[in-house]
Amino acid sequence: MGVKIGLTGGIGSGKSTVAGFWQEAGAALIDTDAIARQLSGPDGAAMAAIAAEFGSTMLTPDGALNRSAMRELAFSDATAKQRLEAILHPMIGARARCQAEAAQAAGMQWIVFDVPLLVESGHWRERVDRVLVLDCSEQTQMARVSARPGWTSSSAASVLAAQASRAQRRACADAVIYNDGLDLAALREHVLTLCAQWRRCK
Ligand SMILES: CC(C)(COP(=O)(O)OP(=O)(O)OC[C@H]1O[C@@H](n2cnc3c(N)ncnc32)[C@H](O)[C@@H]1O)[C@@H](O)C(=O)NCCC(=O)NCCS
Ligand SMILES: Nc1ncnc2c1ncn2[C@@H]1O[C@H](COP(=O)(O)OP(=O)(O)OP(=O)(O)O)[C@@H](O)[C@H]1O
Repeated sequence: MGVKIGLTGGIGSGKSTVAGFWQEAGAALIDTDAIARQLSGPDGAAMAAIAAEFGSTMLTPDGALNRSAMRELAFSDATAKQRLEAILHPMIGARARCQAEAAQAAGMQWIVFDVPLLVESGHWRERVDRVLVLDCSEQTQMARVSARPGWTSSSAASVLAAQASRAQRRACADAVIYNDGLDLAALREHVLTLCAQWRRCK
């Protein structure tokens, strides 16, 4: 049985970057944001339900989810966010389970689940053996996210406001990496050191 690690953190905390370092160390990665994007892409398995729930204004011409329009709606209207999550979260959970089973069948010893909402969802904690939280100041999150094309400081702030607090996340952690003021090489060293420690006490 592989060891299952839940990797979480607020928006822009560095989850994808750290997930890449775990892969470099030989872990299988299950990326729930990537699964959500597949489900809501053109011909995505969630698109019929999303179109029925939200109407054609939330679709792009090729039938995918209009992500910037949905981001604006979901992070300004908690009910809309819940309606979207009610469609996507069960499908994300099922696909993540399938991918984990395939990784285990292939003999992977470490499976990393990158789950932004691990703390918020209530279902994920029991599905993983250890939780690694990436923590950083909200100021750093805001700077990283506002720099993305199509994002503003106001859209970044609305996502932060919809997520768990840093203290709530840290309270669920088996390990915390403080990803602020570290360069990428130092962050990588932290991850590889933790990986070696967890291998020793597997
Ligand atoms: C609202 C959507 C369309 C915005 O798409 P966009 O391309 O702008 O952002 P992207 O998907 O890359 O997500 C970026 C980050 O936003 C945050 N985020 C995404 N969904 C949520 C949510 N429901 N609640 C709080 N934060 C969220 C996470 O930190 C995530 O890493 C998209 O995030 C979405 O479909 N969300 C619902 C699915 C979900 O809950 N995904 C999280 C995986 S568990
Ligand atoms: N220690 C670091 N040094 C320099 N840049 C960093 C560091 N950590 C993260 N970054 C950069 O910050 C940005 C956000 O990181 P990343 O995409 O890994 O975060 P995330 O938590 O996966 O974001 P999201 O919640 O949107 O999925 C990226 O451009 C990444 O290269």
